[in-house]
Amino acid sequence: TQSTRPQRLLGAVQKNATRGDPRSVVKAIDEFCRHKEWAMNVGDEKGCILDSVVSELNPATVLELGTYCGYSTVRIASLLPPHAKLITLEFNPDYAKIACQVIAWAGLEDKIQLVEGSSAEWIPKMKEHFGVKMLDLVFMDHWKDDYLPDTKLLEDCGLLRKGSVLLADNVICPGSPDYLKYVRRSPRYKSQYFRSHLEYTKAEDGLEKSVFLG
Ligand SMILES: O=c1[nH]cnc2c(O)cc(-c3ccc(F)cc3)cc12
Ligand SMILES: [Mg+2]
Repeated sequence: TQSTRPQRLLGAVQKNATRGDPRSVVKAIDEFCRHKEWAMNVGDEKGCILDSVVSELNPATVLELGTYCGYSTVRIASLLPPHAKLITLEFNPDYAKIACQVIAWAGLEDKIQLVEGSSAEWIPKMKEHFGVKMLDLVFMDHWKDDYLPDTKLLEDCGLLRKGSVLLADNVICPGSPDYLKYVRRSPRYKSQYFRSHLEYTKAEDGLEKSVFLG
């Protein structure tokens, strides 16, 4: 039977990356996606912007919406301090199965909790189910139409504190205009656009960093 693209991406990791070495996992995926098959990882150019936001923030609790194959999950977790936790939500069970193995190959199972399900279902359960008090960073990379409703849900569930950072991928391509309008107009956010390119292409895309002001 035919393999899927995520399965082929996992194969590239297992073939070319060193077990327990997150940076080699990131590199193997970028090489595969640049030279073999495009895939919707945040990629290396936007990934460097992601790295700088994470390193500057030094977050204790991170929520990632949209795991896909675990590329940004591994990239973020490799930069977290010792007791920090990253919870990543993935709706697609096939993606979750691959991401779990990519995370294991990187040796980051202890820092990452991968949950299969929808953000709408799990955001309201963050406190009771994961013992999360507040989120220091939310990396939004799931589906453009869910960015705005999920942001409002995060606010309503009291998961954001003064200084919490929302970092959204793909605000230009595929684009999330309603989300951009909301965070840029709202007096409750200080928003900043980091211009870049759609992963592995020359098309414009970027990350929007929005600090919650409380
Ligand atoms: O659906 C997406 N979720 C999260 N990230 C994405 C991402 O980085 C890129 C794209 C994407 C962009 C252009 C295209 F022609 C086809 C797909 C989709 C997602
Ligand atoms: Mg993306």
